Amino acid sequence: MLLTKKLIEIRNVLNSIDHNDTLKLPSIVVIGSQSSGKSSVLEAIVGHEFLPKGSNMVTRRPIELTLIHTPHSKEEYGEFPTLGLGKVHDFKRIQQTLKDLNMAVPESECVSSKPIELRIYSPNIPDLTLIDLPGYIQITSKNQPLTLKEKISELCDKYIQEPNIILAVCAADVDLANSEALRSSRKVDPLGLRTIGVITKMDLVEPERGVAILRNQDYPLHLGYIGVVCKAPSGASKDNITQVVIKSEDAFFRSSYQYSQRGIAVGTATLRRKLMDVLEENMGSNLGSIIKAVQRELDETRYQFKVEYNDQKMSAESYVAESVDKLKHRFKDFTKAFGKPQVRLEIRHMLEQRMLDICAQRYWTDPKINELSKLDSAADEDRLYWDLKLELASSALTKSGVGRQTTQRVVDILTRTMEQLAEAEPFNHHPKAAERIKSMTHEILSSRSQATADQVENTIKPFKYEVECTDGEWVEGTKRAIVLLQKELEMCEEVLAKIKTTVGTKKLRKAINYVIEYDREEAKRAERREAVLKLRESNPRRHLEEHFNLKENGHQRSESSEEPHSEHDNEHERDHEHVSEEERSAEDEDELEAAMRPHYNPKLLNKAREALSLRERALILKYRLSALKSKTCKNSKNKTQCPEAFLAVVSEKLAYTSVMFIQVELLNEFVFQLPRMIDSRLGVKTGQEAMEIFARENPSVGRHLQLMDRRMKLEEVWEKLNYLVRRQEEAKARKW
Ligand SMILES: Nc1nc2c(ncn2[C@@H]2O[C@H](COP(=O)(O)OP(=O)(O)OP(=O)(O)O)[C@@H](O)[C@H]2O)c(=O)[nH]1
Repeated sequence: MLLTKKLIEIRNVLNSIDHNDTLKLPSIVVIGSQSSGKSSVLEAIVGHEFLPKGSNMVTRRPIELTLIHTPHSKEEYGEFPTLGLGKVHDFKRIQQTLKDLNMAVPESECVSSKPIELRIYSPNIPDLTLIDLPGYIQITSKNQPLTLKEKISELCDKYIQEPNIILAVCAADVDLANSEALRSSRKVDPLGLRTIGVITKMDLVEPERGVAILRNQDYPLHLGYIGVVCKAPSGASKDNITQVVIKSEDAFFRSSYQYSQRGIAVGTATLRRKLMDVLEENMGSNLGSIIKAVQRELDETRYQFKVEYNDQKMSAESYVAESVDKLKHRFKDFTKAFGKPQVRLEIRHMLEQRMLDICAQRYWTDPKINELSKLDSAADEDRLYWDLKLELASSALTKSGVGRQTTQRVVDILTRTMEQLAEAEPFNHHPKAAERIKSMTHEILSSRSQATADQVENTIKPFKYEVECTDGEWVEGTKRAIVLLQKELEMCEEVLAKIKTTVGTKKLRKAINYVIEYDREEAKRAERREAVLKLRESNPRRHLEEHFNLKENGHQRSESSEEPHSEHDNEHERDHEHVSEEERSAEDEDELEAAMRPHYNPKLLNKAREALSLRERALILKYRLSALKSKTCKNSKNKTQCPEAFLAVVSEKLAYTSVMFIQVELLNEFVFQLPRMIDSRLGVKTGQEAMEIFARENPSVGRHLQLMDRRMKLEEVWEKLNYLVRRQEEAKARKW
């Protein structure tokens, strides 16, 4: 039985790769009507109850059953190769799993051609490959679709083709003329060269009738009929059904002399033997055609591998190692390019931007900014104003949060860079691994950033109270301030020039003039309104009267006017006239102005205002630049007059101190920890299965591996087949 064993191994290898139908090895296909006893026969062969039972069409998918004889082991278990459940020792669990898989086929479809693969390993079973199919139905019940009968027939027809062996199961108590199984098998195998008739329920017919069926006079089959009684006696042990069935069958067939006649085959043991012999013989005679088919597939695969991959070998392990190496290399390149000087540059840039914002808010928008250059001759009160301003500006720069912000800046850069590396080739094919890279980055950074920020905050604390500055530091600070202001000025002028070109110089000039004129007029109007308000405040009674009179109608007023006026009233009357006149003329002018205002596009006016403020900012910057270049700013004693230079010195001190701690506490730790984490969580240490999954996520690598795997397996199959052929030839030669 070596041939069957080896061919079963080969079949399992072939099943794990894509192959065309010519590569199919022969199996025994079990067909029969519903309740004819198919499951009972299979279970008697296997020795365990494991097939789904029930009245509601519980076999809906083909079950490809491979029995593997394991003579040197006591273990009995099943395996579902595609489910990854591992070894299942409990046959009740196998039964439940089969039932679940079958019942998962929706009622509307009723049957599915997708097979369920099950392998059973046991020392008590022969090496066999069997396929259990849904039973033929005679009449469709109320809940079953009309097409069900055809669907089952089609499915069985597909499986009973060559080179498979057909096991046509018929119950002895049902007339063979009505056997759907025999009818179907005759269509594809009229002489019964590869059909074995199994007559179940022999205990339900008289021995004479039983023997008549088995003699196969009416429906002859070359491979003959075997009679069985596969129902274990009630109350018998279910541990090894085979032994129980064989024992009770023996007793049954012995009890009637008819069954011991020549040419009558009965019993499960005989059936098992027959199946093994027929399968072995069938496999042997198919060996030549199988080798040819394997050779064809192998040639094709080798050709494809040569053309597509130039015979280049690849493994999941090498791909993982290569990918991880690439990542680590890129990370190393980044860390080389992002050392202390680059970190300082980043932090300095960030603090200088903050310093420019402070200058803009506190100095360049101060209407008294021109006083700064005349501070030598200023009154003490004015000097105090600017001294205090500098103190406040410096503490705005050093205020709490520098530690957090500078650390965060570096954390952001590291996070962004790692995100880019995680999304670049080859990790763009591995979204889960990319996520893992990001989460590793986050894990290290979040464990370090708080402590780093606190450290930085602590070390810059002294600068919050006092900033001492050497002559050298002052000179450097002034230089940097000049460069920064120069850049700021260039940016202002650039934006201004852009506005000019997009709007047009003439149009912009007109709009600017209009805005200036409008603002001037607006100021005047505001002045007038203020004057009116003041008058109202100085004469509130009159205002209330006025308000009241306006509410009343004119008629009332004309009535009261007939009454004699007092001197006081006259005085009021004069005041009132004066106020109303003022108010009226203010309102009239407002209305007139609104009517005469040219209709400028609001967007254009916004541009004009923007241009105007840029022009003003440029003027101030030029003024500040000349101040910074002047003699006054050559000396740190005059820091009040040169706030930009002083703040540049402060930001440099902050940058230097921050970087020192960020480097030690955060960057060095990150550079040390990350590559180790990458190795342990992404690298070859993750295990073979994880590496295979990872590698196959990349479509081109997946294809490469698949083709290689296919070639390797076909070569293995080809070698095994050739070995078997040699063995067969040797055996033949010995016989001769
Ligand atoms: N008396 C007797 N009953 C049997 C024999 N073999 C099977 N049965 C009974 O026949 C009934 C149907 O048997 P199964 O083995 O489930 O038949 P099946 O062909 O698998 O049925 P479906 O899965 O519905 O297609 C069960 O109640 C069995 O106990 C036998 O040799 N003698």
